Amino acid sequence: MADETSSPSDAQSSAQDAPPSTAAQPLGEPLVELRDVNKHFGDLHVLRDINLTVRRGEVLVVIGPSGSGKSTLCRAINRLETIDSGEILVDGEPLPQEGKALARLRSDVGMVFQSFNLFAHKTILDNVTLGPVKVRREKTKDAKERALALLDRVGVGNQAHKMPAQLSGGQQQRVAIARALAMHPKVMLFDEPTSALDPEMINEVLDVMAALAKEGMTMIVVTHEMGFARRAANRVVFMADGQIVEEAHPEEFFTAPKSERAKDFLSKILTH
Ligand SMILES: Nc1ncnc2c1ncn2[C@@H]1O[C@H](COP(=O)(O)OP(=O)(O)OP(=O)(O)O)[C@@H](O)[C@H]1O
Repeated sequence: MADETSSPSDAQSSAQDAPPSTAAQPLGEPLVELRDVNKHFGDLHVLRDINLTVRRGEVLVVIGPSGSGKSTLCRAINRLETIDSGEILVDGEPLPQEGKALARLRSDVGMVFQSFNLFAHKTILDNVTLGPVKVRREKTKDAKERALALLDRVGVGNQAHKMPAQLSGGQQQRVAIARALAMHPKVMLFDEPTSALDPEMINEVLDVMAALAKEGMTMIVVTHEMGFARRAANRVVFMADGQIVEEAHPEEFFTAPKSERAKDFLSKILTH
């Protein structure tokens, strides 16, 4: 399906080559809200007074130099990291601390990591059905049907009975996306989902993500793929040293960045 709905892309192309953003409009009410969020790792202040609201249907791309706190921001929204102060709300509710409420949050906030994180000893189909059956208490038959439909949707329906190691990195990452979608998430977090992939597999994953964006999925995407940001994002957030330095529509950000930090960052990555 991704192949039918998304425009062709070239992940290696610079942002200037990409068509303008096609993300769904208009945006809904706030779905993820961060208020004055701070986080330290020892003496390192990794998130500094972060204030950010992501609306339903919005595709937010987070970019910035290595170590600027992008992953930590993403992980804090899924409560894979705790925060020291401030508040994070998902759909109006503060993040739960533990137990069933935390499991429910993790279904509401789907996460796709750089390293796929599939269960190595389970088939592709089991990888996608396990969460819905164990956490959401869906009937196995229903969960399997939906899993097969999702695997089809990300272009790996014919791989359902294989083991993860039999699939390419790009295929495994698409399975990871299907697995997160199987939990009926309200928002999807992507933490550098293509960074571990061979170059020829990057586009197949970005195309699935762009198709999701077009369908109106709320997404927060940490990525170095500027072409994706340009074509799929409603908004780009640029982070440096744990702070949001600049945020803008991708068109504006890539053509006329305001801060020196962003100009410097873009000049380095867009010339590669
Ligand atoms: N668990 C941890 N313990 C200690 N320091 C950490 C931990 N996780 C991250 N850091 C440090 O926090 C800072 C921010 O890391 P983070 O991974 O959020 O940055 P990033 O912007 O995602 O970087 P990259 O683009 O390289 O992935 C870095 O200096 C990192 O070394």
